[in-house]
Amino acid sequence: MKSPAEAPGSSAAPVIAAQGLGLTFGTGDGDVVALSNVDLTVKKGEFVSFIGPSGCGKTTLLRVIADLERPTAGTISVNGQTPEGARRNRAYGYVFQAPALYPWRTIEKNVALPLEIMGYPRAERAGRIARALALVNLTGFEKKHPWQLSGGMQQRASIARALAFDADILLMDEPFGALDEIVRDHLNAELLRLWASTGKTICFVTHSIPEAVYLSTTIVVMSPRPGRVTDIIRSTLPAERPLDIRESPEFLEIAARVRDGLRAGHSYEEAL
Ligand SMILES: Nc1ncnc2c1ncn2[C@@H]1O[C@H](COP(=O)(O)OP(=O)(O)OP(=O)(O)O)[C@@H](O)[C@H]1O
Repeated sequence: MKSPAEAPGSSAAPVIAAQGLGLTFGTGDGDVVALSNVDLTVKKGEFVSFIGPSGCGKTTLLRVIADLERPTAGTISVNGQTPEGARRNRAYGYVFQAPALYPWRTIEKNVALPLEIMGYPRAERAGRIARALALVNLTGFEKKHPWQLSGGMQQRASIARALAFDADILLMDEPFGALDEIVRDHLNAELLRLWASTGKTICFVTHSIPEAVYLSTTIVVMSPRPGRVTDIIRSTLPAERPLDIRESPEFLEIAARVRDGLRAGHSYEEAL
């Protein structure tokens, strides 16, 4: 079983490696520099959070990793390949901000969708769906429709969909941002358990300092205009993370460093 304590120091080859990465969008109003000179290394089994103010390029960075955007500067590899190659090899599952489930499909049919598209035979699909739903504690809800589930359960179903084809990497773009705090706490704890039991590499976008510190082995702090990495924090928190760890001095110390990094980004913006 992987643990938050082991992963950052491990000698595993990088799963994601970016050097001098930049992305400038050409728009009718001129260029928008979404990412500038981003250097980043993510090792296998890490849980990496990207935190920064709105518009700092977190989603853009995730989309570059997923080959949904092409960088305009620098290099990036995913599983030792171009993002395009990694996408073709189904290297990652992607969880969006909103659950994005099809309302006319049952939960199991929603989870089945990427497997159908990828051409998995029916018998194999059934096993994969059952395993993915068990991982997110949704066994028994296979035949329900999304509207019969709470917001938190819908987001768990969308995580199951991303897990179903067993990609090594899970890309999660603020998956719990729209949920209330109690549900979010619960899903954070569940996600940590899921991560520990699967050993997946997780890249997780969030606005929340406690969420980033609670979940991560590595926290990447970003600043806006242009989106740059201002700090990379390797967590010193232990593997076992009960929710009340958030009141420990060690946790608060890491949270303070994240806050400092975010403030530094803001003062940079104000100085422009
Ligand atoms: N397709 C696009 N065309 C032009 N500009 C874009 C495009 N996509 C993103 N941007 C701009 O790039 C910048 C970074 O956007 P991005 O969505 O990555 O930020 P973010 O940090 O994820 O924000 P949020 O936290 O609000 O989701 C923003 O200024 C945004 O307006």
